[in-house]
Amino acid sequence: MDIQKEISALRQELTKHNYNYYVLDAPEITDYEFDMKLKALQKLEAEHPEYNDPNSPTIRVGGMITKNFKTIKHSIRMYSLDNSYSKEDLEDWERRIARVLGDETVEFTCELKYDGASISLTYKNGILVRAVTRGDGVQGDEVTNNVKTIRSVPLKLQGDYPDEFEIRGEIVLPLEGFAKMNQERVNAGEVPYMNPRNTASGSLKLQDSSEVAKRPLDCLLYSLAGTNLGVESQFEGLQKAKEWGFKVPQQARLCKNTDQVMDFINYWEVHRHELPYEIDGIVIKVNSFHQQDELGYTAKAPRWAMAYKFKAEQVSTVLKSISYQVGRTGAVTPVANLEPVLLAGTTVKRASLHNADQIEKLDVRIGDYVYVEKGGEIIPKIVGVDLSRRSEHAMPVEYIQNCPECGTPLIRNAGEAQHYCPNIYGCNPQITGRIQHFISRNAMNIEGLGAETVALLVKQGLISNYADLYQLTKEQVIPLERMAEKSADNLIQGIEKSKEIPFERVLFALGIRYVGQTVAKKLAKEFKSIDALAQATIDTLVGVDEIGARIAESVVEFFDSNYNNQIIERLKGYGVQLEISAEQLEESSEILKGLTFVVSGVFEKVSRNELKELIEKNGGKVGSSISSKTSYVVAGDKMGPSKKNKADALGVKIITEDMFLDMI
Ligand SMILES: NC(=O)c1ccc[n+]([C@@H]2O[C@H](COP(=O)([O-])OP(=O)(O)OC[C@H]3O[C@@H](n4cnc5c(N)ncnc54)[C@H](O)[C@@H]3O)[C@@H](O)[C@H]2O)c1
Ligand SMILES: [Zn+2]
Repeated sequence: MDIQKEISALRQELTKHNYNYYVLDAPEITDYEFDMKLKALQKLEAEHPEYNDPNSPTIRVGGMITKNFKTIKHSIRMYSLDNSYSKEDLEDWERRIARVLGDETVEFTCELKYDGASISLTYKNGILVRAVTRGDGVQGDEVTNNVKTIRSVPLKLQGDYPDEFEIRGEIVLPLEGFAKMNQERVNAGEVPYMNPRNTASGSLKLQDSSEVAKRPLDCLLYSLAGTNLGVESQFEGLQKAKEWGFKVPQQARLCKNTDQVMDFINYWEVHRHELPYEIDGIVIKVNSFHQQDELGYTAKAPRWAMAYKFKAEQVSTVLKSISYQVGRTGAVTPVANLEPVLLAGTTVKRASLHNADQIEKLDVRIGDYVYVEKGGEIIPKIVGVDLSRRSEHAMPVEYIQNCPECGTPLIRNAGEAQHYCPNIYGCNPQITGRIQHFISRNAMNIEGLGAETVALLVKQGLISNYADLYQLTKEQVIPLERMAEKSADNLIQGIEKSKEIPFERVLFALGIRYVGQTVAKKLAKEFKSIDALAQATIDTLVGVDEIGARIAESVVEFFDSNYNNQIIERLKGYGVQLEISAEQLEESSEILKGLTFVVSGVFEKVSRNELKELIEKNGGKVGSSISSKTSYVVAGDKMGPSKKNKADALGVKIITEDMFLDMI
């Protein structure tokens, strides 16, 4: 192909991937593939300077601003980092440094490269005033309200901090919190998130900060920016930032030479899986600020820093077969059975294939050598096929047409990736799964009854839906495997006690597709009883804040079923809470119905969160930023002047904490 065409095709392709990655948070290729394409473009551009373009993805920081937030120009530019993948790359870099610095001794700070979304925080007189995303490096999105919900971001500093400065870091989603979020999604019958990085970055861009507050985000800081900071080096900067109250991971090391740098890299390449969050490499920085100044920047990255990127750990192994699992909502998930192989310290036998589209996209075939990678997910995934080792007899996978458990023909709704078994009440894993969900901790939390016992009870024909639980007798369960007098007692008592579980959790326990804990709470509050909810039409449901068509349809469908209505009648008969209790009703009111409040500043009598709860309990809505739709701003101490100006400009009334408390 003609070189100029090749260059422009690569640029276009990379720009598209940047958009998928930074704006949509949904990359279509791996980071390694992206980096290799970028390197290929760099090489072509170096060989053909006649085609240079200042907008090339090799020259510009890849991110973009969105239109959803206020755009802020960075007072000090935010750069990307150059990448290296080998010791040789690093040695090249050191030679380039030596060419500028001569025979000065150079020390390096080695840090972990946190895999999340970059952020710049501005502090004035020790108070957080602004948080801005990197965007395209020159300007970013102002996401201060969202960042303020992250507990590790200090709103107020301690110690001898400079009057005004910026600090840069990475917003990450630690693995444990990520797994929990995904578990909740799976519980609600939703598709789990891909990986922690994209989810962290997506969370920052949510419009509703109260949603962001629910996500277990963390902010790890790695560099100071500004003048007259009273700091001479990167390493000292990290120490200081820690003293001022920032979360600065303690792994950073000051290294005197390349060998020490390589030791640090080699150590973390192995031990990275012991960290509570994901890292995708190591960042090596020239330590002295003076030397950093001398080295300067390219258009895209500092010359004094280098990322050493770990390759995502990947192994190749044989795909032996595909089995299909049926979940409690009837969703079918294909799972790859692999020739066991060691990956990131654990033996992998199974990998996720997500759905029929994914199988088709990868074109995996039984007997293929496949590449397996461990991302943030609970089980590893297949990312590609080694075509050079494919047998000529390998045939494309034919996706199953019938449920592997009950034989019913599968269905697939338009626009959905997953196949479903529609035999809701006769398909064993669906029956068992629904009851297991019903008894689980966040639902009815039935003590003395576990998932295995449920499976056993179903198998023995003692129960076939959750209402049946309330008719179980001790005599029926004692003969079960591993049951004794005492455990049988506990089980029956646990079931009895679950009759006290409040309505909102019962609603979640029913296992209506797409009705997770948050939605169940919303619906319970809005409709107050199962009877009212059962009467609701799609229109009424969609009229409720945050309830979309997908949820509404699912709720209506649930109550359309005679089977479900019979079960609910039975639950009522057993005394399960199917409406909001009198006490809960008493605490709440509708006084603030139709009003939207923005809460800002620090309060005396109640915490900011309590204040928000009070607003919601009394029928009001909490908004994240002041707009023409805001009815009142409840202002505490230290409300920012910009908020005040905005409220004044829009004619939004500002009230104090006391005035608000009087209102309710
Ligand atoms: N898969 C895709 O489609 C796709 C598309 C675009 C970009 N990407 C990936 O993103 C990379 C480019 O992203 P980038 O420009 O953000 O660069 P980068 O992620 O490679 O490195 C720069 C970033 O590292 C972060 N960082 C983490 N820890 C740090 C520390 N201790 N010190 C300094 N910085 C630290 C900073 O936020 C900084 O902005 C590519 O190399 C590619 O891997 C992938
Ligand atoms: Zn089935």
